[in-house]
Amino acid sequence: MSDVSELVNDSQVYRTLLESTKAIPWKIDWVSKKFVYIGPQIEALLGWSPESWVGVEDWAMRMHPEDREYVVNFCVTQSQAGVDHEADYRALTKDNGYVWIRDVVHVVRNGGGEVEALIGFMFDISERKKTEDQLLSLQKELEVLSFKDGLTSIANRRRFDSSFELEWERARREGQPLSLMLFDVDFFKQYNDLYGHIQGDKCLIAIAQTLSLALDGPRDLVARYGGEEFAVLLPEADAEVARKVADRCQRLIKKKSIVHALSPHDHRVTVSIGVGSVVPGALEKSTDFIKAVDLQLYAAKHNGRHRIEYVQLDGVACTSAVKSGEAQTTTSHS
Ligand SMILES: Nc1nc2c(ncn2[C@@H]2O[C@H](COP(=O)(O)OP(=O)(O)OP(=O)(O)O)[C@@H](O)[C@H]2O)c(=O)[nH]1
Repeated sequence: MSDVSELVNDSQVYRTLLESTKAIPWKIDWVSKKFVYIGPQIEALLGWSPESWVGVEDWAMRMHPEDREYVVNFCVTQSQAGVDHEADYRALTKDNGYVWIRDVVHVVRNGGGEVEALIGFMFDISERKKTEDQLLSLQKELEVLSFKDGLTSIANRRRFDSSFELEWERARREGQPLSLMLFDVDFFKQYNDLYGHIQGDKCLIAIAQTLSLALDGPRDLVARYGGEEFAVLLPEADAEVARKVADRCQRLIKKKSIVHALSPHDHRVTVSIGVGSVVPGALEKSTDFIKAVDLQLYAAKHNGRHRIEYVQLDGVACTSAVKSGEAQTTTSHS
């Protein structure tokens, strides 16, 4: 059995324990909304002396204005409902800085079940918040990087694949046309062999930039599709628009006038382009459309390079063209 002196000793032990933790203990009387107690550690953390924490308004006013309304409303509602809760907010320091706090609150009720007091601990979570923020910005950076081609800085294949699927579904839903262009640099192996890989890289960067400049639709996308292959996605563009854009791309690349001594086309770097347009129907697959456009690119290569081969497909034609390997084409000679 404990006698009184043991009890006094016990409470001193508890007090010492409480006041030597990093967490800052506090108690508020629910009726008067006044602080009954707040650990002296608060002064080391925020600069405000324990005596300056008189009522809940001191707590509320020493909160970042952007956090105040939400946190105060949340804590009041939870306390009224008698529910234990926790809230993160930025607490004002005496020298006008802010420290991220996590307040963990326990609602104390009397025998009749009425709320009597709130007791809790404030934790300094600024380090954790800093790490969280760093992680978040790293994550964002990674997201951007994982959708960007490292050499040319345009969208990469991953980005193209996901945008293509989204646009395909959208075009199908809205009954809108969708056009796709696949580009392949002509005689690029010879270019590399003649001028070296670094110059080859520069050439690819120049082509990527040129294609980017050729697009003006808000959702148009140019992506590096493979080594020396590029893809351009033109949402809401029918065959006529796609023709114009393909011509413009070819014209701009010609204008760039990148010397390629081994090319039979005016000793300049040229591209072959396969172009396809479709209003996706309910049944066909997006991959069949890509295959159909790829066949056009193949035809452009096969028919002499530095040319554009077009195909306009409906859903059925799209599937059958891929099956037979001979999509109906019209050709543009440059
Ligand atoms: N410099 C550089 N070269 C690349 C890159 N990716 C692919 N290549 C090169 O692109 C060349 C492609 O060669 P091929 O597929 O034979 O095509 P090609 O010589 O352009 O011939 P055609 O397409 O038939 O006109 C290869 O030599 C690859 O090494 C890259 O990132 N940088």
